[in-house]
Amino acid sequence: MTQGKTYMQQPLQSASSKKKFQPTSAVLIANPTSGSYVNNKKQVDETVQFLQTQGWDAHLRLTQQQGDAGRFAHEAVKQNIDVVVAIGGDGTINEVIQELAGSETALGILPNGTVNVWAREVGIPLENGAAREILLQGQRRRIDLGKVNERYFLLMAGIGLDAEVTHEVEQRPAKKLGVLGYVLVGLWKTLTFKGFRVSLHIDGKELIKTHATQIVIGNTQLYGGAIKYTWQAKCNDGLLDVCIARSQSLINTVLMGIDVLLHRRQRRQWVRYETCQEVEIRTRHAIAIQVDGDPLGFTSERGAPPTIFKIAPQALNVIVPEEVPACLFIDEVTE
Ligand SMILES: Nc1ncnc2c1ncn2[C@@H]1O[C@H](COP(=O)(O)OP(=O)(O)OP(=O)(O)O)[C@@H](O)[C@H]1O
Repeated sequence: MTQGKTYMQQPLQSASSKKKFQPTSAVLIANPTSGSYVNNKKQVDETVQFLQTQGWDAHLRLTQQQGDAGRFAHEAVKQNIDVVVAIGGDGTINEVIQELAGSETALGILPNGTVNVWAREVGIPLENGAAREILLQGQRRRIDLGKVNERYFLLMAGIGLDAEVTHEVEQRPAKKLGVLGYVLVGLWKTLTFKGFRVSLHIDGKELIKTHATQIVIGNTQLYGGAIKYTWQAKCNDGLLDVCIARSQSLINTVLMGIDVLLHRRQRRQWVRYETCQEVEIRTRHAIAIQVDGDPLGFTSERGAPPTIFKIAPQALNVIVPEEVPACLFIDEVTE
């Protein structure tokens, strides 16, 4: 799942007018338990040497447990390090951005995860030898982050079916199966998950009440490496895109799944699609939440304050290829 081409050919936005970033200091934070690290270990070591020969003051730190990546990133920000390179998947990136948010330290990546959604989304090669070139040749962009319960997300947050799957996989041997584990638990949950009653307050104004199976709140477009729920999201527009999949009969759920999978225009008929800066979510019962593919607790139950998802505009510096998919960025004034 980690090798191969970027997900989809998109019109590209050139960065020729954008300022190039020439960092001098970098900490590379590697998660040795992430999907493809074992296969890429040699390339990771070579990348450190490569950056050093290019004049970077770069060194590698290996995590030993969950939380280490955040701790190392925190130290890097305190030391005003120019770049933190996350070597792992989207979960490792998520740990790192908690500390980089609001700072000048830029996020670079070497994709070493199972799915690598952020890399696919912005066109960073999954092959580490090519990805390291982006660290040198890429551009620096400031992008938004989403936030829920004090946790930032780079890609998206999910409530309902997908988060149920994420929570379930985390606790079961299915995790060892990688993507297949998610597919199997996902199929099972699709057949058994009954959905939930929810009300959403969009920017404190519009109130939506519905019965949903899935809500995706996206800062970016690509979901799980293959589909797009928030297909209009741009990562630097100061807005979150909200896609609410209403509960359907089983046959309609299958039809919706096909429309979403094939990126068909008619996917819109199955969902409610909104953009906002903040959405308050109330559910009758506690419903599972995931952020960037990792479980993150539950929505608050009836009577408790709502769960609030908001945008953190321009919160993160990222290093991305010189040309990025035009559909993902609004053009901006040159930095
Ligand atoms: N040394 C470690 N031991 C155990 N867990 C770790 C370690 N370092 C980081 N983690 C955690 O491992 C989790 C999964 O890592 P990550 O997402 O990077 O890989 P992945 O699941 O293979 O990739 P992807 O998210 O792209 O599918 C993250 O939540 C991260 O916080």
